[in-house]
Amino acid sequence: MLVATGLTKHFPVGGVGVRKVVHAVDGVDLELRRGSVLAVVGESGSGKSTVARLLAQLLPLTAGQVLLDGHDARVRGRKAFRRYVKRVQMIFQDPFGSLNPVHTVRYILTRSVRIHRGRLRGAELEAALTELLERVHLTPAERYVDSYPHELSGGQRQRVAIARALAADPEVLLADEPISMLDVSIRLGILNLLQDLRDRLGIAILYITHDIASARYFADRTTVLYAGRVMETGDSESVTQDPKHPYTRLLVASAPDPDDLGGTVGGLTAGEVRESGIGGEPPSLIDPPPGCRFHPRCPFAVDLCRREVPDLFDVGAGRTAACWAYSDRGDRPVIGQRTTGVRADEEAAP
Ligand SMILES: Nc1ncnc2c1ncn2[C@@H]1O[C@H](COP(=O)(O)OP(=O)(O)OP(=O)(O)O)[C@@H](O)[C@H]1O
Repeated sequence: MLVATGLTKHFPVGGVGVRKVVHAVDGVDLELRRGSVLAVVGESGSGKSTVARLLAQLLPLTAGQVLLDGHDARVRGRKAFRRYVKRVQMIFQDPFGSLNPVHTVRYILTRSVRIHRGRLRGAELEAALTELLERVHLTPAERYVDSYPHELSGGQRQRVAIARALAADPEVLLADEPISMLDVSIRLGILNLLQDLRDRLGIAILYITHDIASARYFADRTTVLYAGRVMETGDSESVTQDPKHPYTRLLVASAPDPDDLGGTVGGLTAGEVRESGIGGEPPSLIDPPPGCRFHPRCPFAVDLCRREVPDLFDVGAGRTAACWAYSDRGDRPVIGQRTTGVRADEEAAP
């Protein structure tokens, strides 16, 4: 449905005479399929929101291409943007910020209905509003339609934001951390609702999250992003149960409840991964590390990783990993064979 190739965004930064760029997203390929959820997972600053904003055409690309149904999706001008937005809708993290507090649910939904479906009035408009609220399980609709955002809970507000997006009858939903600001107890309800929209309406959904455990639960496929580059892709179950890339192992190991994800991560328990010195911080994106961007944090990195950018290697079952360990190079690293982060007590051991 929506395919991105070589998605790249560099933000110019710095003052007068200082030419620097933040390499926020570099050569990312993604594919959103009809009736399917793709999770893009990564730590803060990995470029997830930038990917969503590029796909929503809220930002111009530095390089790369976005295809919607096989056609170049780049829009020029307001009309083309509006046509694109009708098909590709975005849901934001913060339902408090994305709904104007001075307007009622009726006003918010009516505006979206009129923009995307024409000037419905009277009973026809009322029926459309009721149907939208029912679709997001805000029932009976008359209890919610005249409320202001502040009269609703966070979960209810996010449902209104989803209803507003659905008023466009979109084919693609770009959901940027749609549950991270919500109470833990209501998160599942929102994910179930999105899953229901995927199944009933066949919508393609991009699910941006820093929580790899929720990607496993919710997404059909998962792409792991680190420092603006794809590290690993595959079906969510395998990526989370049997991560191939050392970075994905770190993410899984630091998930709130790694035991839910299978107990061990590539043969290491969560505690062992944490102790192995794999922690640390993401790199500067103004001056990103050469070679694999993860190499400064990777306990298995060798010279090759510091020098050359790895391709996304095929690791079987429709999965890929951007790690030299999966290449046939003679100087490749070996996962499990630590080259850094060896603890002093181990060195002292006989
Ligand atoms: N307008 C901008 N100008 C300069 N740098 C930017 C801009 N927008 C984002 N960045 C930088 O690009 C990088 C990626 O940011 P992005 O918001 O996409 O990451 P993220 O993974 O969504 O993080 P978070 O989960 O914290 O939102 C960060 O280093 C960020 O500081």
